[in-house]
Amino acid sequence: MVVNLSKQYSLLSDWVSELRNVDIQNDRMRFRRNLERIGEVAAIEISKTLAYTPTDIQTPLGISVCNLLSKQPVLATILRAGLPLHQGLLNYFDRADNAFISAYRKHNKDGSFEISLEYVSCPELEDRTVIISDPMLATGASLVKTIQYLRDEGHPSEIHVVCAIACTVGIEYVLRSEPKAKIWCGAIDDELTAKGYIVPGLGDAGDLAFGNKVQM
Ligand SMILES: O=P(O)(O)OC[C@H]1O[C@H](OP(=O)(O)OP(=O)(O)O)[C@H](O)[C@@H]1O
Ligand SMILES: O=c1cc[nH]c(=O)[nH]1
Ligand SMILES: [Mg+2]
Repeated sequence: MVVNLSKQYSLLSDWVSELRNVDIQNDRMRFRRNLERIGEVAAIEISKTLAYTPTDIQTPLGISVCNLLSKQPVLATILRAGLPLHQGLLNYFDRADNAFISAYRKHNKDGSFEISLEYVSCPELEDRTVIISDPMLATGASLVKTIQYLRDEGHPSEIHVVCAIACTVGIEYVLRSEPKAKIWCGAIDDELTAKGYIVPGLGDAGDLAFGNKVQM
């Protein structure tokens, strides 16, 4: 399942346009906050698909039956660009457990790259909803490697993926590997450069959020 959140005509498409816009995207605080806001909207949308338990809540004047989230999800994010999106999800799923994965593009001298997965910090995943955030779903290689790792660690009951911009080929790759994943994205673009950048995309999300890094 793929949900393009910009299709719902909300303020979210303004925020995606600011992420893309070369005249606005270099304001790092605004760039991070826009990713965070997309995470917040995705949290509400995903929360509509989860299970709730009617629970008696004592108020000063009586009992109110409130629907409470039956089980806390696990919020997993891919370092480093995933952090602001993750924070947005965590603002709403504020009792969730969290996982951090360092899946990054390790570049070779010839310009090719492979995904290097080095650091993982992860809670118990058995039978839990896992929500993975990464702003850019380009080739899908980082996400597929991450999902395979999380699947080997435990048996999540369902997997949601949240991204700001997803490329069609990347979506297809993720869904081939994980057909039941639910992908929530701010926008979908059709092109990928030879170096694996999304077109029109927005550039390098990690650099725009946190500054340039030296190639490893
Ligand atoms: O779908 P893929 O082709 O795998 O590409 C997407 C990945 O690339 C970016 O990370 P990057 O390697 O730039 O690391 P960063 O977050 O440190 O910038 C992005 O945040 C994704 O994790
Ligand atoms: O377009 C892309 C692709 C991968 N990572 C990014 O930050 N941008
Ligand atoms: Mg990057």
